[in-house]
Amino acid sequence: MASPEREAVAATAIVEDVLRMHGEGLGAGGGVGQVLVMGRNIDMAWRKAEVAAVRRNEAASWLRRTVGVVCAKNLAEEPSEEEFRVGLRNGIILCNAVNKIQPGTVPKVVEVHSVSTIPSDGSALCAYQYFENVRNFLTGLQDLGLPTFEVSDLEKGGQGVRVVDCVLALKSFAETKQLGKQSLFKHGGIVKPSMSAKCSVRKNEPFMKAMTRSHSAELLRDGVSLEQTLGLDCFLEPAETITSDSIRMLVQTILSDKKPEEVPLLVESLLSKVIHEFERRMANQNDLVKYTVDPNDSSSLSKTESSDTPQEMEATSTSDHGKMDEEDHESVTNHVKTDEEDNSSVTNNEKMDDEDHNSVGSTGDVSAAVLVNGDSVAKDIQAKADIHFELQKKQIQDMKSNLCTVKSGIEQFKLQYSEDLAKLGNHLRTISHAASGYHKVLEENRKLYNQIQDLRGNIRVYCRVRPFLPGKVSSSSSVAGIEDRTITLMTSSKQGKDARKSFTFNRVFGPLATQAEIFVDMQPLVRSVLDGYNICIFAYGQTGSGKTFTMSGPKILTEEGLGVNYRALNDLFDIQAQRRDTFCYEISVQMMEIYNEQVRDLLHSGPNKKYPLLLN
Ligand SMILES: Nc1ncnc2c1ncn2[C@@H]1O[C@H](COP(=O)(O)OP(=O)(O)OP(=O)(O)O)[C@@H](O)[C@H]1O
Repeated sequence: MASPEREAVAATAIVEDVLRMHGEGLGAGGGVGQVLVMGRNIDMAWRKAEVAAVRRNEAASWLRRTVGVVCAKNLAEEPSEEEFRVGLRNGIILCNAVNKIQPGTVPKVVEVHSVSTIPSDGSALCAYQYFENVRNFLTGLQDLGLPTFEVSDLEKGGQGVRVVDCVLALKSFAETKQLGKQSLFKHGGIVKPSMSAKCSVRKNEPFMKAMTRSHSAELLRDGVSLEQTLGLDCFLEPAETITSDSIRMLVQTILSDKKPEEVPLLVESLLSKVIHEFERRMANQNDLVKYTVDPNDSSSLSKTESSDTPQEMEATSTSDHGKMDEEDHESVTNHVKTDEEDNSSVTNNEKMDDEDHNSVGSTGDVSAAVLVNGDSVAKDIQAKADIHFELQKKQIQDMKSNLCTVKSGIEQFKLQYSEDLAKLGNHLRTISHAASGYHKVLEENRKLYNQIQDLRGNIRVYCRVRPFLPGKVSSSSSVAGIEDRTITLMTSSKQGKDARKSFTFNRVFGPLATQAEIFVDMQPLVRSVLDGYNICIFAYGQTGSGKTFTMSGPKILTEEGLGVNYRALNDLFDIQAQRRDTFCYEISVQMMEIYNEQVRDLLHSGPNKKYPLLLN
């Protein structure tokens, strides 16, 4: 928020400007002073360079006049920046100049008598002398309350503009001393009656700021010289006194040669111009700020929106500038804005930095003030943009390094993947080889297996003896003996050797043989079916001998009682399941009965279907 004092100063500055322009306009026979409208597209860099050159030439010219061309033989009338720096580097010109203005400021100037001892670039042998002279000069300036610079500013790469500022301040100081009080009136400034410069400067410490500011005011106002303005500024009083006196004197100037009847009209005209000027400045400032502020920068926007009046905007800008280094040439405006004592007749100047002041031209115009205020906002935005840029640059670098890491990771994965793939390929080849070997072995095994079955006989005959049925007497058995492959029968009707007869089979099962033991001998034959062999198992015997029991099982089926048919099918289904991944088997079942030379389909769902028995 703007303080009441600052608001008052800003308003009086406008009044003052209008009066001054009006006064000048009257003197020149014209209307309101010309307002220099600054276009946004002006090439600022070119302008700054040009202004800097003008100021440097002015400083060089004044030094030459002050110390004489002999002493200033190393300083050209219109030197380049480098020539200016080299010419002043030994400090002799500077020391002599300040001594001319304020004798005794530098008690002893180290002179270099031999020209040959001064190197062309002003370096090497005389460095210590240069340093002593320049240091004494700067100390002298400090005593006078004038702005100084760093010794390094006279070195290559130093800020030559600060040296120029310093010389011009010294020039202004000298001319202020010469002009005295009588010259101050016509420039609209305020002068304190007869006071020594040194005393005034010491009392008013912001003198240096005013000096610097006045340089820019020189080009800003048409007809108001830098030196004269400086002279006014160095004796500035507190704002309320200065502004009121300033306005009063301006009014007196304007009205001094007017007739009494012209006064009301003139005052009315002035007031209307003041109001018009005030409104125009506000509009210009708002426009410029809107233009300058980045629409995407919410902080800047909020700052701008909160500044409803030019005074508030000025206060905002001032607080921002208050953070800047006072010694920084770029922040000369800051010196002006933060100085409460300096905000009187040159309030409009407060918003301008040196270069911009000089580039504005001869009119103390509103646009310049608005532009500079806008510039300060633009600088803030630029600073923020720079920070954002640096941040984004860093983020991009981080992302780049991350990308590199990810890339190398991906490369490693690729490498690992190809290695794994190669290993897997080898493993697969091994497995494939083993599988082919396995199939070969399996085929061999199958062949051998079936060869064994062949060797055991393609036709095998087994004999099973049924036990006595419940209620039958076991002593009536005709079985005399059972061996592995032989059964001996007794024939009671015969005697001697003829009574005993032995029969040989592939195997003989006694009455105690279980269903499982019977199937063990059948099982290899059943498995040959899966290798493509045809087999046939059938039971033969008289009625009631146990054929159905052996092939199917008892009437009441149990797990142990399952006959060859059930066991053979179960075995086939188990093997089918085991070889499911490698072989596909189709199994179908038919049950036929041949009885009394009639073939019957036992699984037919309808009435018994009889097939004729065909004989080849
Ligand atoms: N090994 C055995 N152990 C116990 N009982 C048996 C055995 N063999 C057959 N039997 C019984 O003997 C009886 C006759 O058997 P089964 O019906 O199997 O004879 P079959 O040869 O099929 O007769 P058919 O030719 O008349 O059909 C049945 O009651 C059966 O349970």
